[in-house]
This record gives sequence, structure tokens and C-alpha cells, in this order.
Amino acid sequence: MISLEGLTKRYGEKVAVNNLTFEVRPGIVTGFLGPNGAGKSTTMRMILGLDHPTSGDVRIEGRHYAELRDPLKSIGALLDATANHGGRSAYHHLLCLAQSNGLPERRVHEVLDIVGLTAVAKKKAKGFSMGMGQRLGIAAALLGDPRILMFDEPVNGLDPEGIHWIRTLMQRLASEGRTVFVSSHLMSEMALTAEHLIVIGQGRLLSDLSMADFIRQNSRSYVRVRTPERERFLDVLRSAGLTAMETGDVLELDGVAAEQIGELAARHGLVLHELSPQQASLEEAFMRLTAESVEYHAHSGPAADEQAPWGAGWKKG
Ligand SMILES: Nc1ncnc2c1ncn2[C@@H]1O[C@H](COP(=O)(O)OP(=O)(O)OP(=O)(O)O)[C@@H](O)[C@H]1O
Repeated sequence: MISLEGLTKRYGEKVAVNNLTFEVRPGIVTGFLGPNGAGKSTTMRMILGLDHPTSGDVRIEGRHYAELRDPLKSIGALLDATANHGGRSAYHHLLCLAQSNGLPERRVHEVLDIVGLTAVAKKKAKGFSMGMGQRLGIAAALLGDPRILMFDEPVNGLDPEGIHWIRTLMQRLASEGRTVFVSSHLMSEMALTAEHLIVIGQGRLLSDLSMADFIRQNSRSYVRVRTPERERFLDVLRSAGLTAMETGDVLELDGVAAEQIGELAARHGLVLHELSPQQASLEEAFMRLTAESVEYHAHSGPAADEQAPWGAGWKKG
């Protein structure tokens, strides 16, 4: 468990992290989301004692990082996946870490095996591809067999196989009862990986909800209908006190279940070609929640408050 209490970090005038209070629980993968510059990395650095809070507190299983007796056994982290591991081999890099933290050499072999680097363990790490470098960083995080794992953008630059591997690894670590806290800008990936979400914007907590509740609360759900008997269907809807939004040959209905629409259509002998409940994707729910706290807008597209009407361009849930 990681616990933050009023955690705040200022850099001069800039408030990078603003009064954050939340807990990251064991047994699930918790996603950490926020637009660029929201304060995610600063928060993670404070969890690891690499940055000192201006005010507030952060504890790992009840202790400050500096008070942990065996830090690598409590928390393992991958902060900068692109960090150069220097001229040492992957094996020696991990061995040095293990020796300086009182961990057995056996564990180096184990983590090399977990991340799939055994075959290249004697190769110099600075010649590694980005994906291999990331695997090495993850091996280092796993070295102490820690109860808590924290990954900052672990899938950046990885190929689909690497992304799938990291997702499976994180879910396995969580299913073993560990606390897994991960940031990512890849929403589709986060939607598949995390069970719970912490969302921040401009340093402030915007949401602390399960994935399902987050999408539900920050999106509109509706039912999509297509029928060759459009006019008759609209009449039936009207007589039932329902209204539909018409977009091309598709009708969208809010606030009514698909079952209800299907039964209504059947009672009137109406043919339907499509009857499908729709829910926004995590990406759309995230954009909606964070639109006002995005620090840097691109000038090529519309500004956040001029974006297409909410609901336009939704994907099937
Ligand atoms: N050492 C520092 N000195 C001054 N400002 C800083 C420093 N570190 C971070 N900041 C500022 O604090 C804010 C939060 O930065 P941080 O890197 O934590 O955000 P982030 O959510 O991790 O962003 P990204 O998604 O782009 O990695 C940004 O405005 C950043 O410019």
C-alpha cells in the first residue's frame, strides 16, 4: 500500500503537485493518468524519496522511503525506462545492484529469466534496444521481490509483443497480492491493464475510481439503432415518449435500455438492423475529464472547449 496525504511539491512559483491524497491498494493494477506536465513523475519521485515534498506526506506500508530497512524488498520502480545502463552487461548491472542491497546472486538469474534476457545477459547493456533496456529496468525493479511495484511509462516505445508482455506481467504481479502502480499515456493499453484509476490534472486529484466507474461517470452511454423502417420507428418512439438523435442512417437513444427498445420494436413488428449499447472509450472519458487541465494544447486542432459535441465519434464499448 502506498498512502499520500496532502502531498504538495512546488518548484518556485510552479505547483507541480497540489495537495494529493489517495491510496494505492494491493492486489490490483492501479493506473496513474494525467495530461503532460500533470505531476505524475514528480509524485512518483516523491514516493521514492528522490524529491522532497514541500508539504504533506507519502508513506510506503506506513513508512517513509528513507525509513525502509530493505527498500528493494519493499518497493521496486522503473522511473526512466530510457536510462542508460552503461558499459556493464545486463548480468553485472543487476549483480551490482543485488550485492549492494544484500540480495543473493540467484535472484539475478531469476529476474533475468522473468524478463526474458537470459540469452543476452552477458551483452553490454548500452547496446540494447529500447525494449531490452526496458526489460532490464523491470528486472532491476523486480530484484528484491518487492511487495510494491511502480512503473512510469513502462510501455513507451515497445512493440506489440513487448506491450502484451508488460501487461501480463503487471497483472500477474497484482494477482500475487502486490501493489502495482503504473503511469501511461497509452489509454487503450491502460484500459486493458488497470482495474483502478487515479487521474490528476495540473497537480490536483481529478478522480480516484475503478476503471468501470471512471468511464461510466465521465461519459455518456446510449443505444445505437439502425432500421429500414425509420419513419415508422420514430413514430413508435414518439408515442412511447422517447426521442432519438439522428445522425445519418443511425439513431442514438439516451436514457433507455437496449432491451426496452428491442421489445418496443418487436411489439410493433419493426425490423431492426442494429441495436447496440455504446459506451465511450477510456480515452474519450479521460479527454473529457482532463480537457480543462491540459497544460499544452496543439494549435492545429480545436481548443478543448471547442471540441466536437460530446458523444461524436464514439466507439463501441
Ligand atoms: N525540477 C523541476 N523544476 C521545475 N519544474 C519542474 C521540475 N520537475 C517538474 N517540473 C514541472 O512540474 C510539472 C509536473 O511535471 P511532471 O514531470 O511531474 O509531470 P508528468 O505528469 O510526469 O508529465 P509527462 O506526462 O509529460 O511526463 C511540469 O509543469 C514540470 O514542468
